[in-house]
Amino acid sequence: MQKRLSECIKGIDYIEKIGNADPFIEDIVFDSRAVGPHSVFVAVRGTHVDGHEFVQDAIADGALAVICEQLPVGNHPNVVFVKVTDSHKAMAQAAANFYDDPSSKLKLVGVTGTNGKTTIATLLYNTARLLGFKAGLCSTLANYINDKKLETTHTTPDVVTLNKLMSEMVDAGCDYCFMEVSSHAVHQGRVEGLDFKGGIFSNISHDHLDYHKTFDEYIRVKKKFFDDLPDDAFALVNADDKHGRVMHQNTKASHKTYSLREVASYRARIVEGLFEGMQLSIEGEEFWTPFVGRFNASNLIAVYGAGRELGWDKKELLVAMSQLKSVGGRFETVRSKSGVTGVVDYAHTPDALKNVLEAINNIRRPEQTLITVVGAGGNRDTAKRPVMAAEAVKNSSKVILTSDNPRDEEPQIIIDQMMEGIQFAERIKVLTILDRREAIRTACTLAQPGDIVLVAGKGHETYQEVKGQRSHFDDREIIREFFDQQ
Ligand SMILES: CC(=O)N[C@H]1[C@@H](OP(=O)(O)OP(=O)(O)OC[C@H]2O[C@@H](n3ccc(=O)[nH]c3=O)[C@H](O)[C@@H]2O)O[C@H](CO)[C@@H](O)[C@@H]1O[C@H](C)C(=O)N[C@@H](C)C(=O)N[C@H](CCC(=O)O)C(=O)O
Ligand SMILES: Nc1ncnc2c1ncn2[C@@H]1O[C@H](COP(=O)(O)OP(=O)(O)OP(=O)(O)O)[C@@H](O)[C@H]1O
Ligand SMILES: N[C@H](CCC[C@H](N)C(=O)O)C(=O)O
Ligand SMILES: [Mg+2]
Repeated sequence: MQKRLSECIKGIDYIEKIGNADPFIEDIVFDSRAVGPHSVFVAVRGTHVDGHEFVQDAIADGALAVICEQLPVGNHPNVVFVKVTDSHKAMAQAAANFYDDPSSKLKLVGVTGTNGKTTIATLLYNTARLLGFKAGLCSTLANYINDKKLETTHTTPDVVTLNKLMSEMVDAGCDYCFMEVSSHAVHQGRVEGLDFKGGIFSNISHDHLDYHKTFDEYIRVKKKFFDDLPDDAFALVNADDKHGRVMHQNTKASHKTYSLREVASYRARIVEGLFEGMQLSIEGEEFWTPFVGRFNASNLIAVYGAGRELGWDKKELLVAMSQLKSVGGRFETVRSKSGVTGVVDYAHTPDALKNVLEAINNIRRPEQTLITVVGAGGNRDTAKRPVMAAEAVKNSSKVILTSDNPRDEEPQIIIDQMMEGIQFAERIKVLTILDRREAIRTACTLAQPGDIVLVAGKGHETYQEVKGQRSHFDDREIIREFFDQQ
């Protein structure tokens, strides 16, 4: 793919342009290490370093043009410089230009919130596919272009990758794209300039305060996504979350709500909740679904509301939704031969853990013991650690604290910080086992027929990251292995 530089920078409100050449460009890159002989290099200020420090490297590697906020010293007669006030914004515009503004050719729906993004976005994509539409998905688990799966490293990729992906979706005939919008992505301009037809807000609770510093700032960043929606889009928010309506405050998009509790644009009611699933009532129609827990009823009504906003027929939508199956690593259940139930769930925030534990407690019988195996990630928000441990202890019969991607941190220190959330009198309920495999084995050994073992925090992940090294690790495989031995 090739485009003239002038076409790439069209619409960018630059301060100054130096150089009159109009070369053919083959890619837009923001990492000097990826520059090739036909690249435009965009210098962005990052969280660790300033991309402007690498302009010389980019030029040495052949960059034909540089978009930056600050011009480099020295003379570079063969390079065109475009000086802008906001490189992230300029990069978004250049990426949209380069890929022919693909988001405007798709009905693009973004899902934001602390928990539930992957579930809602994936279920919307699955519903669209069941309804016979061509659709794409950008999620934590993977990206999809119709049925083609592409591996991903981020919940929300960078703006160049996103535009590229969406142009491939357009080429594949997709009508829709559903995507997760993480708070990091909003803050770093990864969704800048995308033409959204709808935004969904699931909830906001404690997470990522290492990055956003304060809860108010975290809310402000989520809200910015809604503030930027156009007036022909819908802003569908969870009225059951106390910060839901804040998202509507300054948006031009149409205000829509969903709820399990109160009057809202879209409402659902759980008729019956069991371990095997629930009977759900939506706008007077009942159906059975294999999803467990109130939070999943909430996710399903979000899917319904978005589907209706996209103009999908009510009956057809409900039929498709009744065929939905659980998303990988989210409340995946396994039964041992002896009758122990294992639940693997991606709950890695205090609120998610509380919700999943409450979901289990609402359906378990008093004689069924609940053993929870949980850790907290290294190099991530430290403040959530004691809170997660406290939630686990409050809502379980027994807790095994263990490691969850300690990354560069000392695993024992993470566990000690979790322990601080547990009162002395409660510590009798707690074991600490650093080795996650050993922790799961112990939980499976302690469990009696009928009991429940919840392994939380890693869900679909297939690795454990210790000191920069990832080795294969899958909670689901391990729990099955020990269950088979019982
Ligand atoms: C903290 C964070 O979010 N960082 C993201 C950010 O990079 P950064 O700002 O840290 O980059 P930096 O290292 O400071 O470098 C600044 C600039 O210099 C450039 N550079 C750097 C070195 C060099 O030699 N040459 C060069 O040009 C870099 O390419 C970059 O453009 O922008 C990059 C491009 O988009 C991201 O890949 C990167 O994600 C890192 C790897 C990451 O782990 N992010 C996580 C926390 C994240 O984004 N997670 C959310 C989900 C969170 C949730 O659960 O909700 C996600 O959306 O995935
Ligand atoms: N609506 C919800 N409210 C609260 N908790 C939820 C909700 N939906 C899912 N969860 C819990 O959060 C976990 C993560 O869910 P999901 O992957 O859908 O969220 P996410 O927002 O995509 O997370 P991430 O930011 O890590 O990508 C689930 O395993 C479940 O325990
Ligand atoms: N998107 C989240 C996922 C956390 C999952 C948990 N298993 C961990 O590794 O901390 C993050 O990157 O903070
Ligand atoms: Mg996700």
